[in-house]
Amino acid sequence: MAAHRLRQSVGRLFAMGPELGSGRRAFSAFQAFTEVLRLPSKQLTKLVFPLEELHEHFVPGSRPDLHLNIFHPSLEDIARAESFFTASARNRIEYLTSAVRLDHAPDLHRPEVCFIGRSNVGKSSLIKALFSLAPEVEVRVSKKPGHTKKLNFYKVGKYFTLVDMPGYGYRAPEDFVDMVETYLKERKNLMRTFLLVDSVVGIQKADNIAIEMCEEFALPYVMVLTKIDKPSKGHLLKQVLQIQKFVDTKTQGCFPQLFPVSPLGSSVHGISQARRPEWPFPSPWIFPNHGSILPLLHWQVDSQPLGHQGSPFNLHIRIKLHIIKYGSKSNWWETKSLKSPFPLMLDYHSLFFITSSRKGHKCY
Ligand SMILES: Nc1nc2c(ncn2[C@@H]2O[C@H](COP(=O)(O)OP(=O)(O)OP(=O)(O)O)[C@@H](O)[C@H]2O)c(=O)[nH]1
Ligand SMILES: [Mg+2]
Repeated sequence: MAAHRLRQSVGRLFAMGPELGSGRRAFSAFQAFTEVLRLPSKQLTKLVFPLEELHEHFVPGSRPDLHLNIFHPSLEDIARAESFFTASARNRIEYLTSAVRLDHAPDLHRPEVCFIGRSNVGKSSLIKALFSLAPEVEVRVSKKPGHTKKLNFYKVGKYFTLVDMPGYGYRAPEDFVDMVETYLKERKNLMRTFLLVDSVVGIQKADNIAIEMCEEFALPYVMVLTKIDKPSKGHLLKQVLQIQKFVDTKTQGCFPQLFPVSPLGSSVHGISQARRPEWPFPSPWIFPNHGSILPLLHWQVDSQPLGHQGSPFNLHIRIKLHIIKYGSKSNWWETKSLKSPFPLMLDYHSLFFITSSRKGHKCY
């Protein structure tokens, strides 16, 4: 079903060329998409809509409470997002600096997103995969837990800064609390936190502490399930359901959709290696759910309204602004985007909010 929709829109995508960016940069994104679109339907759906694949295991209509797939970017959205992660002379993607304390962190004005999670959960691997179209950027990963010791800052064009963090739990650095907790609490330009959870073991004690921290600091965060190539489909489904329930019932600030990823998924290695044999990681969108996480990174820092075709997530942002306006939550979105035309749309979106958001009633 999803694969069919995807193919239908591909013609339009090819026709879009110049709108997605200039010259070779956009073209390389097209080439990459073409490769995915040539896959057999089943594999295509698995890569682009992994949650949809899990959905097939439910009796139709049996779980109306599940918010498995509210964020559903189009191919065009994915291509546009990919272009932000494609390095070129005009779009520099580079390592900036590292810091062991917040007051050593660079004073940057671009919006920032960070990746947190237990040591060894796959934070650096995910970032490395996101940067696979900028292979000159070095992101170190290791089998050994506790490898990343500092806050590592990477510039993604003029759009945002991405921050890799040391892991918590086993072999966490001694100054972890000083470093990470203070960063999460006080970093002014932090716009979104990606909290990575291992899909094999699910939410662990240490994760609970991190979740509590995100909730306490009123951070808008997103839960990402890593290593989904490892568990069996049955086990993965069980974890997704458990974690989804947790997000639905126990969190306020977590985006209601999970993002399962596997930067090392073996099923996709063939494609990426054929395209770029020297590069061991699949391109950012050639791992499962690439279609979600990339636009998510893009939209979360976008201060322009996307018009009536804005994604549900974009609406979510407007909703958060709405929350500020009514003063019922802390200053989550105290950013430039407050000055954007969003407030003009509040009426329409508050309607949307009431009718479609599970958290709507709580905020009014
Ligand atoms: N099978 C599988 N292994 C993965 C995946 N992602 C990461 N790994 C492996 O997990 C190990 C840890 O990966 P890292 O990315 O270094 O983990 P990290 O969260 O950055 O760890 P710290 O820096 O220690 O906090 C490495 O051996 C990776 O190859 C995945 O999707 N599937
Ligand atoms: Mg790391």
